[in-house]
Amino acid sequence: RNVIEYAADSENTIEKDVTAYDFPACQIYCYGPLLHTVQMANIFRDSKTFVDMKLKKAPEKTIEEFDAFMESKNNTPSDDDVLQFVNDHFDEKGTELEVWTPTDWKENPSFLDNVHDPDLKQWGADLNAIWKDLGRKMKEDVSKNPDYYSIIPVPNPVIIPGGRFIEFYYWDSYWIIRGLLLSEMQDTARGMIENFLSIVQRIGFIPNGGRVYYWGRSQPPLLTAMVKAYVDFTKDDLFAINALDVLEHEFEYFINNHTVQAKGHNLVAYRDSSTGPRPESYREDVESAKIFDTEEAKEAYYSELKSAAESGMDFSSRWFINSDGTNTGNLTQTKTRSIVPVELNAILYWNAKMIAEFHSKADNVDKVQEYEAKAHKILEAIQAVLWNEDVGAWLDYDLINNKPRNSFVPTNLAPLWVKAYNISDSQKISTAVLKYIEENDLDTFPGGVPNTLIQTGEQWDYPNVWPPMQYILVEGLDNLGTPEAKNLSARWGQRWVKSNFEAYRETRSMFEKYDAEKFGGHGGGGEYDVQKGFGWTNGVIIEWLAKYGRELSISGNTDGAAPSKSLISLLGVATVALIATVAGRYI
Ligand SMILES: OC[C@H]1O[C@H](O[C@H]2O[C@H](CO)[C@@H](O)[C@H](O)[C@H]2O)[C@H](O)[C@@H](O)[C@@H]1O
Repeated sequence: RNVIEYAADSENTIEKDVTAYDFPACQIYCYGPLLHTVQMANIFRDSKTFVDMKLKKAPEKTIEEFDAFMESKNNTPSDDDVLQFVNDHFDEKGTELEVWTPTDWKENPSFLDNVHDPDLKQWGADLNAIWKDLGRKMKEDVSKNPDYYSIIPVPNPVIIPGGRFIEFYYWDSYWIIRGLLLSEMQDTARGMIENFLSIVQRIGFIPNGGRVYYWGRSQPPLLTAMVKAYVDFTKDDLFAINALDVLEHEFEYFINNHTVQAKGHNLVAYRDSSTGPRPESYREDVESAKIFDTEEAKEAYYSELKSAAESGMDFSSRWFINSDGTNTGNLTQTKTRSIVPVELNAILYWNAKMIAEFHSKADNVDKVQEYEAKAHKILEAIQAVLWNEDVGAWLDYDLINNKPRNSFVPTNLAPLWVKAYNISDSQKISTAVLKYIEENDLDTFPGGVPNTLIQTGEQWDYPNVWPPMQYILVEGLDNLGTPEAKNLSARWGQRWVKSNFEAYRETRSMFEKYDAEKFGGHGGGGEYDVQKGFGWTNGVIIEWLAKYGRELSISGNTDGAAPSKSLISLLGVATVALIATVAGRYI
């Protein structure tokens, strides 16, 4: 089934870290006058459309004809001229892919047996069926003529997020793969993981998504966790052992290319190694960069934006540092490279632990010690720089002002998810974290915990709620293991399932993001319309239908959110409790 073999047991096959020049298609899709001219002509409502179109002729020939075209138009073509050039030289977007029905798809995967409420069971079956809509396979021509496409060839079919996202996305795939495993689609899940392994072997790391124009940035590195999920489900330890070379390479890539120093410790921050605006949002970046006077300042700004994209949270006040050292402001104050992010460090700790675990399966004693030692060092740094005893949570660290950033983001609790803390401190951490949650009113939102408490219009800010973040919070609290933390975890998990169900009942759609303020409301804002499909959303719901399905019922479907502190002080505790009870809001 492989077009490109994933050489699991070959000698070290990883040759290099990529540069844009390794992709001939990059001269069209990643940088240069042709990209600039087309994207600035504003032909397409969504800038991503152009960079997903197939070339009709080889890149070099297209560039030659573009140069001639520009000369014939005195270097000032009208938008209609540019449209004509695009029509003459490119095919529609998405022609490289065909819809693919996963060959291992099953009508009644056993997770459905765990779901007792008939409406939820039907919904689970509907979600399982959506995998067939999201399956994509590359046409044969892609591996024969890769230079004609922006897509990165991979050997096996994939499940895509959906909507405008018609290729794989790195971190999305973690929740997709977990959902696939629960849907008993092990071959599809393994195929996707093998794609990622083959990409690390060819390119040296995994780009943000499956397009050459993402070449300068990755996303939160969850490949090792995908392998762990696969092995936990299948008990196929050999798969993990065979992947170790590649997993180590990805780990070292992140450490070597992302390390920063804070308070005498080595930690990691997001970064990008390309130049210029994001190709898929080129015009948007050029427009917002206009406030910068010099090319150097614009370039630095583009780097900050692409680094934010590497985090997966593009864009958010989480990455703003204004002149006062706070996070009020706008996109142009994005300073991602100067912020040490809690979850990236926690994930790398987790990766080191999992690599050590896989080595222990192969009795590689020295390697176990090596990776345990690496994990220990990261844990020490997380503890010393990011854990904040006073606040009761881990906080991102601002390298410009040398101080913690005391503002809520779900990732402030990411160490709970990956157990990046001393387990013996669980009770103390539980007390601190639950106080932090109460002080930030996080249990009061009917549509889930928002990504920040600041409304900027950016898509990773209030009131948007994102499935991977709900997952990190809910699984983190569950891991913490105290009765209070587990109780809150179950309440949030079940509220999320019910709210997603309400949205589905009303619209028959699954969304990439939702609305904290409205039970059953979907998200918005940012630079593109809210997308439907949706890979990670479905993955998280399938997992939680399996987890809570026996106890969950949607009769009288309500959110179960606690009243906010401001509402309590306005009306008095007794009145609010009465209203809430009458409205059936407590579960
Ligand atoms: O085109 C704008 C941005 O789109 C992607 O980001 C969003 O969708 C991804 C796929 O679901 C998701 O992984 C990411 O977290 C979202 O913010 C893309 O990843 C960005 O690089 C791109 O600039």
